Amino acid sequence: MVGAENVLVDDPARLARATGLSYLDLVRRRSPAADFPVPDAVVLPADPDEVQAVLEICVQYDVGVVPFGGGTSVVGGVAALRGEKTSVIALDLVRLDALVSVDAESRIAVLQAGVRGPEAERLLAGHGLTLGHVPQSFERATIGGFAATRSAGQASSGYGRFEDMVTGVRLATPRGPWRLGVAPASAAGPDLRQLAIGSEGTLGVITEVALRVRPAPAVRRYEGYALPGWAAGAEAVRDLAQHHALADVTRLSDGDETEVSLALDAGLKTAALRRYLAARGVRRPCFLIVGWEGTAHDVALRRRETARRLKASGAVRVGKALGESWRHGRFAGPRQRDTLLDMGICVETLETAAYWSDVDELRDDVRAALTAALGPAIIMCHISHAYETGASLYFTVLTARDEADPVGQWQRAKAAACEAIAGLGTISHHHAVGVDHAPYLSAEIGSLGVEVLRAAKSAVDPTGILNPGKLV
Ligand SMILES: Cc1cc2nc3c(=O)[nH]c(=O)nc-3n(C[C@H](O)[C@H](O)[C@H](O)COP(=O)(O)OP(=O)(O)OC[C@H]3O[C@@H](n4cnc5c(N)ncnc54)[C@H](O)[C@@H]3O)c2cc1C
Repeated sequence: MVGAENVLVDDPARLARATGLSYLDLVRRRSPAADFPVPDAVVLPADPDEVQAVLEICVQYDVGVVPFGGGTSVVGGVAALRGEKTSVIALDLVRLDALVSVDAESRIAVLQAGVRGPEAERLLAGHGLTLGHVPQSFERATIGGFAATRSAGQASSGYGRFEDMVTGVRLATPRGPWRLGVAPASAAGPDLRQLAIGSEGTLGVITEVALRVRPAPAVRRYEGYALPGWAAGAEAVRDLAQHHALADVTRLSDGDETEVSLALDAGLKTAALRRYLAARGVRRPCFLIVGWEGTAHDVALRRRETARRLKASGAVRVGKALGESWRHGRFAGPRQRDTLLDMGICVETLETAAYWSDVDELRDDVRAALTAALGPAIIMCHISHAYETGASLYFTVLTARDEADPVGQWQRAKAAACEAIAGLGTISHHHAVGVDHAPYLSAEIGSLGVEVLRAAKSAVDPTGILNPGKLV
C-alpha cells in the first residue's frame, strides 16, 4: 500500500525514530546500555489516504502507532512505547510535504503535516505570505507536530501561538477520517479543533492543517533594551502586554541569563556596554529583546509606542546590535548541547506559565526546587511569551553531570520542579505532556478532565493503538 521501500526495518532507521531530543534522550542514546524502546518498523505514507489505510491495518493487527514529525519532542512524545501492544511502528509523516492550497482572499493556507518550518515559509513566500511560527526547533519540527503539541513560536506575541493560527484540521483516526473547521468562528458546540490540537497523536494522525497566514513582512526590526533587574523587567513586559504594546518578539532574560549572554556574545562590546549601562543606573542588567515584523509604516508606529512605554518603565535602549545578534543566533543554543555533554555537563530546559500575580513566586519556587535537588547549578530564566494575564517562564539549567546516575539526577530535579509548578502554573506552556508531564496532568485539569480525554480517546481509538503511554 505504501510500497515496500517505504517500510523500513533496518536498525539505523528504527533507532533514528526511537526518541526525541530531550537531555534524557541524548544521555540514553550515548549510553552503551542504550536503554530505550525502539519501534519494530518505520512506515512512511505519502498522503492522507495512505495514512488512513495504514491505521486500518494497524487496527486489524493490533499494532501500536507512534506518529513521528520532526522528532524534536522534549517530553518523550515519540518514545516507542508499546502499552498493551506487542508491536509498534513509527509513522513518519515526512512524505506529507505539500502546500495543498492557498485561499489568498481568506488568508488561509492548507499545509500537509510533514512540512518542516523552513519549507513551510519557503512555500508560503512563493505566494507573498508567511506563517510567522518560529519556535527554537523551527529547522526540524513539522506542521503536524506544531499542531499536535500546541507549540508556541518565538514571535507568539505578534503572530499568536500555533493553535491561534489553526483554522481547520484533517485527521486520520482508527474510526475513519475526521475534518474539523468550516468557518472563522462557530457556536456549534465546543470547539473540537481544540481537542485535536494538543492531542499529541493520541486521538488521530493529523494529516493536513489549514492555517491563518499573513502577508510576508517587508521590514524586520530587532533591538535590545536593558532593565535594572528582574522585577523591573517583568513589570515592563506586563505593562506592554496590558497596553497592547508588545513587540512581535518580546523576550526578557533574567540577570543570570543576561550575564551568560554578555560572556558569550563576541559581537557585543561588553566592557563598554557595562560602563554605558552603569552610567544609567543599570548595574545588574536584564536584557529585553524586542522585534517587530510587518510593513514599514506598521513597524515604525508600533515600535514608537513600545519604546515610549519601555522608557517610562526605566528601560535603557541598548540598540540594534543586541537584537540582531539574538535573531541570528536564535537556533544556535541547542546545538551546543552535545559539546556541553562531552564536557560532563548536565544541560536541560523546562518551561511553565502563570498569571502575572504568580510569576515571581513561581520563578523563585522553581529555582529553589532545582537548587535543592541539584546542589550548585547555573539556573537561567526568561520570559519569551507574554499575555495580558500572565507570562511563560523558561528555565535553562546547567550543572555537573552525576556520571554514576545521570538519568536519575535529572529525573529527580525535574520532579522537584514539576512539584513546585503544580498548583501555581501550567505543567507545560508549549512543550506538551508526552510521557514526562503525564503524572502531573490531573493536578492541572482534574481527574475528571483526564477521564474526559480518555473517553474521547476510546471514541476515536477504541483499541488504543495511537501513541500508547502519552498524554493520558
Ligand atoms: C532545541 C529545541 C527547541 C524547542 N523549542 C521549542 C519552542 O520554541 N516552542 C515550542 O513550542 N516547542 C519547542 N520545542 C519542542 C518541540 O519542537 C515541539 O513540541 C514541536 O512542536 C514538535 O514538532 P515535531 O514535528 O518535531 O513533533 P515530534 O517531536 O515528532 O512529535 C511531537 C508529538 O506530536 C505527535 N505528532 C507529531 N506529528 C503528528 C501528527 N502529524 N499527527 C499527530 N500527532 C503527531 C508525536 O506523536 C508526539 O507525541 C523545542 C524542542 C527542541 C529540541
